[in-house]
Amino acid sequence: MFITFEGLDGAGKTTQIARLRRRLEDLGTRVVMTREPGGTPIGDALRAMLLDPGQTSLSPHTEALLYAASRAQLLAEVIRPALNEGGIVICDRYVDASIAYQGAGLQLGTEAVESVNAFATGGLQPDLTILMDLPVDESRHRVSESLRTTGPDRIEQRDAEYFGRVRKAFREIAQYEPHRVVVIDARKTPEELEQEIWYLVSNRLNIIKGIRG
Ligand SMILES: Nc1ncnc2c1ncn2[C@@H]1O[C@H](COP(=O)(O)OP(=O)(O)OP(=O)(O)O)[C@@H](O)[C@H]1O
Ligand SMILES: Cc1cn([C@H]2C[C@H](O)[C@@H](COP(=O)(O)O)O2)c(=O)[nH]c1=O
Repeated sequence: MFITFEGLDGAGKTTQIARLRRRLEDLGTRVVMTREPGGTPIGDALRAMLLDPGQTSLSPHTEALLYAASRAQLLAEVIRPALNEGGIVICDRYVDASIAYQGAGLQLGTEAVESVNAFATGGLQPDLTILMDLPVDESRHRVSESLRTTGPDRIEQRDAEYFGRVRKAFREIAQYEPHRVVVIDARKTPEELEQEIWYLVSNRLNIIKGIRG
């Protein structure tokens, strides 16, 4: 099973992924947890470039291609091998992030970003995507609270209008693909969210087990 988490910066993805991983591992399930951009040495080098606030000359097209390149490498080195061995893969962001941040945020268009990513992923889609939906002002508040020492990265420096487009695009993806993408209200407490996510994932796992006998 391939599970992805999506949402604006500060939505609580990292917090909930750690909690879900613990619950799955307590049941004896093999879990591989990873994130984008990054998750491989090449991906980490691309991440450093993509998030560096000093990297001011990256064009929107180059940005979309670098996210897709990090993804292709992560699929080759981590995600496909883990899925082939029967593990559960949990990834912090995937193609939906590129559609939202580059397609809508940078206004490159959904189709252009989808086609680059179809090449990068060979069409591999998550079985379940958990969209942690948070209003833009709450996202910015959480990010600014957690970045007091480091300062915002290159993407976090963008304005509220940009993140408004990103949030809208995420919600539209969920409307188009309701079977894959489940929207949860990320304003709830970490404990409430953990319960809700566990209910979702354990149900899906039981369904998959039922189908496979
Ligand atoms: N449910 C919640 N309610 C309030 N604050 C939360 C909640 N979950 C996480 N936080 C806080 O919000 C901040 C961001 O959380 P976290 O790192 O889990 O989010 P994220 O979605 O992974 O962020 P990013 O995309 O920027 O990596 C942290 O300071 C965390 O303590
Ligand atoms: C995968 C992906 C990510 N982004 C953006 C979203 C975030 O601002 C950063 C990643 O930082 P995080 O702390 O690990 O969430 O990159 C993007 O713009 N496009 C993408 O495809």
